[in-house]
Amino acid sequence: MTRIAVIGGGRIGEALIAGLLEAGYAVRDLVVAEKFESRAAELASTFGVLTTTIAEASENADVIVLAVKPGDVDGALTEVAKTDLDGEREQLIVSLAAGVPTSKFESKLPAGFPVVRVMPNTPMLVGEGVSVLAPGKYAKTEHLELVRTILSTVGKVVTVKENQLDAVTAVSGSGPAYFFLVVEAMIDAGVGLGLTREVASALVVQTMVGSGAMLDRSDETPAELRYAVTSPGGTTAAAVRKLEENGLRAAFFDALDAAKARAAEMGVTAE
Ligand SMILES: NC(=O)C1=CN([C@@H]2O[C@H](COP(=O)(O)OP(=O)(O)OC[C@H]3O[C@@H](n4cnc5c(N)ncnc54)[C@H](OP(=O)(O)O)[C@@H]3O)[C@@H](O)[C@H]2O)C=CC1
Ligand SMILES: O=C(O)[C@@H]1CCC=N1
Repeated sequence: MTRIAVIGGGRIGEALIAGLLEAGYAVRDLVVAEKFESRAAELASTFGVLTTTIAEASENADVIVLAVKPGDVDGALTEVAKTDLDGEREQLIVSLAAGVPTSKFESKLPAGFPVVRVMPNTPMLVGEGVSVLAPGKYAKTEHLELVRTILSTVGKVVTVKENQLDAVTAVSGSGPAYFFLVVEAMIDAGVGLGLTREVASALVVQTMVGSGAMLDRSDETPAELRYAVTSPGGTTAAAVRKLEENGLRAAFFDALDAAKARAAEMGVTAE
């Protein structure tokens, strides 16, 4: 099997490890480099994965996944680049860092070294992620296919041109957080109407799960599914009117603009 080194065992690194193991990936083919010692120990005891240094992890891996914060990419990459990347083994770097361009990696790696940039999201923890791939200058079809094969075990995979990845980050990378915020708001509103928090949470969570399943399985657009809930002159129409009056759509347009701009900014400051 393809040996994968995950550099950075934070939230997204953990989601990837957990998702791969859950999908049946062999634990012996995964290795983690995490500089925070107690965190490394936690990952080793939770998942049974080997934790080691960046040098050792990179040396023996087919695919080196960088899952550190954009500001830590430079340091981590310097460590990776110290290992024998020109050796017998054909290797590939996969970056999960928001905003950081593939050119940044390519400039620090041996000439022609393949890099694939990916924007994943945390639902990959439960096999329902979406990972968006963009190849760097030297990544060939077989490299993209390898990354697609690995990430398709933890959700859907889409490929775009690299100049779209900051927009992708705003939509699906950060997307789960918007969803959780809406869930929180609906629970709070239910409690405001007199439901217990327990009942409100159960109702909102199942409403989201059911609505998500409908979106996934139906051929109808989100608007058509919404029309089916909206009886003429009824409760939904009254609620949607308030959401529109309060600028729900404009809030999302602004929010995603801000996320995209922030991704671009992080890419520059990580240079
Ligand atoms: N969280 C998410 O939903 C998503 C995150 N991403 C991207 O994933 C990357 C990681 O994000 P996230 O997991 O949230 O961040 P975290 O801070 O949770 O994780 C990063 C981890 O990497 C560790 N680390 C930093 N430098 C090194 C190093 N040199 N060697 C080994 N480990 C190191 C950090 O340790 P320490 O804390 O000690 O610094 C930390 O544990 C970011 O670039 C982000 O843009 C992409 C998509 C979604
Ligand atoms: O908030 C962030 O910067 C990262 C990138 C996408 C999701 N989390």
